[in-house]
Amino acid sequence: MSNKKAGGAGLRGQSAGETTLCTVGQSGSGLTYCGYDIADLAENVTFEEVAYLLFNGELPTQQQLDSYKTELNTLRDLPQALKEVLKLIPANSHPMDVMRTGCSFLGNLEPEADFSEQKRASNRLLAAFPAIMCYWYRYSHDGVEIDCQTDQPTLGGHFLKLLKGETASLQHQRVMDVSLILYAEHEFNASTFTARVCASTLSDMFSCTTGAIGTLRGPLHGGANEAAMDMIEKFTSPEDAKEKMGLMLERKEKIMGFGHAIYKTSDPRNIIIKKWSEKLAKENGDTSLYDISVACEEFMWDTKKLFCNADFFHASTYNYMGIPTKLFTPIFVCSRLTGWAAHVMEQRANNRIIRPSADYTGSAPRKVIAIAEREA
Ligand SMILES: CC(=O)SCCNC(=O)CCNC(=O)[C@H](O)C(C)(C)COP(=O)(O)OP(=O)(O)OC[C@H]1O[C@@H](n2cnc3c(N)ncnc32)[C@H](O)[C@@H]1OP(=O)(O)O
Ligand SMILES: O=C([O-])CC(=O)C(=O)O
Repeated sequence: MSNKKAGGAGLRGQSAGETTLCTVGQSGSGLTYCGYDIADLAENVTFEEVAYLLFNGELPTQQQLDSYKTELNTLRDLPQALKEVLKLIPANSHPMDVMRTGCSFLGNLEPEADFSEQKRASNRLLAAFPAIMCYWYRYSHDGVEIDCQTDQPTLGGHFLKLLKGETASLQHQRVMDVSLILYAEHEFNASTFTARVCASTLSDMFSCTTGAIGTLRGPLHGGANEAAMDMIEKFTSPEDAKEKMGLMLERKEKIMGFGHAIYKTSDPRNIIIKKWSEKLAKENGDTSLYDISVACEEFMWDTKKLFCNADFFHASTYNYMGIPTKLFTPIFVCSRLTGWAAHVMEQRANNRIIRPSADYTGSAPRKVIAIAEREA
């Protein structure tokens, strides 16, 4: 039997505040950003429109979108001092540590002096994150100092060009765009809550984001897309996947990319990214990674009634696009920055310091014993 404390553990099921940004699992499995269903957004808009929506509460007109994209394009390059710092970070560092350092260092160079600058700071991070990731990756792995500006109109296309040095296919650009939309916002998840707690002390946008990156890094949260890839690439066939997953469950191991704290039967982002994974598998000609992923999904549902969350089919999707596994979670940062920043702005607009209480379970009151008389 689980020894988890009913109700209290992980603050599950407790409301920790109000938001106008997002609903998760309200009708069982739904997800909306500012009232728009995730499937509608993933089908009909671009990531920049979603970023604008989260920062302003409304989708942009064409004119507003054009000027927003122009603004973001001017914010993509990195200051030389940040490039020098990124060059010092070893190739075997975890890229999430690179993102955390990059974010924090940018906050030294271009601090958010007061809250009137919050959108500027958010847009700066949004535009600069792809270059922070790729400048470090290409320098530390290939010895190349890349140009951090590209001619790509979208952040997704910009990221892919920085990474590979050439313009990605229209299909890959669209998949990246959809992926960034799916990861953008998710109510009071752990990293966003971290950002809001930090914001509630009236701290700055760079500190809130740095803390959120550290929280997203863990395998129970954003790190699950990378961990899922590490797992599925070890499976040689759908049958092998089922056998090995059975053994993992016997050993009571967590299977990364499955289950969710809020959704109970499915994650609406999974169906969308799974379709793209299938399309990319067919385009690739080798569908084995997709077939193995589907076998994992069937096995987990049949044996444990656990379903894929947003991370699971992202693993095969990114792999089919030739993205190195270690960059999977940093891509999540490039997207979720929008949710984090929108929540920081919302917290600031109606702030009270977040400071819950704890149920004390320690020693009864006692007196200090002189050190010479203490027993081990
Ligand atoms: C974008 C995202 O961040 S989505 C989440 C990404 N994280 C992962 O994929 C990591 C794997 N998943 C998990 O660890 C969990 O499902 C979480 C962290 C997402 C949610 O955790 P919780 O809300 O505590 O899960 P929940 O209470 O529903 O778990 C119920 C039972 O199912 C088990 N379970 C849940 N997920 C899994 C899993 N992926 N593999 C094996 N067992 C699992 C739990 O151990 C628990 O069993 P217990 O009661 O015997 O301890
Ligand atoms: O909401 C959660 O707990 C985790 C999640 O899916 C996300 O942050 O996208």
